[in-house]
Amino acid sequence: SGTESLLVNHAFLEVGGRTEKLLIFESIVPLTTATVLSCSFYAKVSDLHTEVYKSQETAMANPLVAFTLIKRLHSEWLNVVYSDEALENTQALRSSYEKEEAGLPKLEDLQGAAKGLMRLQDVYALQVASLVRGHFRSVTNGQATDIYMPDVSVPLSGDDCFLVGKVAYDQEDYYHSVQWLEESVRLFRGSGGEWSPENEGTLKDALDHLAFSHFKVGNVSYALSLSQELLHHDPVNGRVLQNVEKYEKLLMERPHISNRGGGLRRPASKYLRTRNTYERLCQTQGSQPVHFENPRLFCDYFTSGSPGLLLGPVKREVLSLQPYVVLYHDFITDAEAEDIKMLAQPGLRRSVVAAGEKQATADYRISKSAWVKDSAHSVVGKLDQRISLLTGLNVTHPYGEYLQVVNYGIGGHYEPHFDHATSPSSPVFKLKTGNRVATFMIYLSSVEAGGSTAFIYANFSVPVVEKAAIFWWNLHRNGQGDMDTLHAGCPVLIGDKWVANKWIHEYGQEFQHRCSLNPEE
Ligand SMILES: O=C(O)CCC(=O)C(=O)O
Ligand SMILES: [Fe+2]
Repeated sequence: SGTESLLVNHAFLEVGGRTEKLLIFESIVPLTTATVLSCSFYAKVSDLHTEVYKSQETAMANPLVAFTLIKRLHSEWLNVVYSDEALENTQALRSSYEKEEAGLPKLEDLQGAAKGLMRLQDVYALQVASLVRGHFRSVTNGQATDIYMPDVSVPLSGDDCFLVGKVAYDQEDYYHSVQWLEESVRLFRGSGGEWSPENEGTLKDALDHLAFSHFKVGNVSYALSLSQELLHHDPVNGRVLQNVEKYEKLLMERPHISNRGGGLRRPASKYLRTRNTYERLCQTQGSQPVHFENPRLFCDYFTSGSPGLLLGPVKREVLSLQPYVVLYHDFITDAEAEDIKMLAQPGLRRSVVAAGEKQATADYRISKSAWVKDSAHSVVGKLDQRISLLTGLNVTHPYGEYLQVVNYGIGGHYEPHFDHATSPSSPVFKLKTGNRVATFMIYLSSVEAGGSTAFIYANFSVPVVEKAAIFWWNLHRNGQGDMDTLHAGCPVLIGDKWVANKWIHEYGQEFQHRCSLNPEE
């Protein structure tokens, strides 16, 4: 027993000696996964030892404790660090990763997903505290409602919230960073500040970013208390020490500054003028009273007087008169919709919008899309014929564009826009068949929540109706754009939304759609 306690004491001295080194090492932290892994393992080992050390008398009296401690120090640690398996595992892990790497999400995707979550938070007025617990609870005028009940709630971790908060923080969007980092700090605190190698951030990082975010939104006293908490974990951090000094001075000089502004403000956007209407229309998912109030809106079985539709009339629902918007139910069959999605799949790319004479990606349109030509499959031509039958318009290329198939993932959206060109240099005119006189859009899928099509100035939205198609005129009969057609695809909250656009141009319709000089028509 004499040898045993000697060994143990010796070990304590050693560990005690290295603990200090560890502190220094930790403050210049993670460079590679390897250093990170060994570093965290070392922290774990030394923590265990300090615990035993503190209760040395009782612990050492227990032979089992003494034995396991010696074992841990003599062989377990060694095994973790030097075993063949450790090496093999790391190598296997690494080579599998390298094989998959090209197909894995990129940083842009991760940041995009974080922005998508914040978009859903905003548009559907979701409470961040509920969202991170896996609930989709919206709060409007102090009233909380579950807008969707998932089968299983998937809560987010402190590190998940840290990442979202950090994306906001890097964009200097402190409205969102405060809310997400608040949750991150809460969760990190709850897990005892324990850090694992797969994590991006730590409690310290979250406190650091949250403190600064609070300072930026004018909450100096909270910034101060968070910085003090951070110093507790990282007492020699010069930058934080300086900040604390700065916050204290600010509060002393101007005590009223402690919580300036009173409440967070959402960052302004280019679409501020229409934002409120847009979000209200998205939230109400097509349940506006417009249908019940206007007796001129009706449903019927529509044949357009054409023999082709006489035997199988289409269920038509007139949604709006100005602008004229109609919905055709059961326009496409399940099988046809599947075919169209399959044809589009290989060509799907991040969607673009008109940017001057060119086309470019933009945050206000997040989806993937592909052009599908009639020659790709007979089903495409069949749809063209059906569109032609219903609208009476010539949709063959170049009087109609190829079919544009669009896929929206979670948070995917298309903010308020016009389908017709609003500038003479628009790429829409490249076909040399004039502007887009009408839009025919087919809903190829259903959506579990969100994803409505909202008509902003006309003040109504249409929920996704699987297999239905929606039609509207974009231009007045005099060729001018109809401003009332400003519309949007609301963010998808739950589900996978697919639509197909057929844009029909002015030329080629001369005998089907008469002109008029009346700007009202
Ligand atoms: O997805 C929607 O509901 C609308 C799509 C749209 O407006 C477009 O693709 O131009
Ligand atoms: Fe559109």
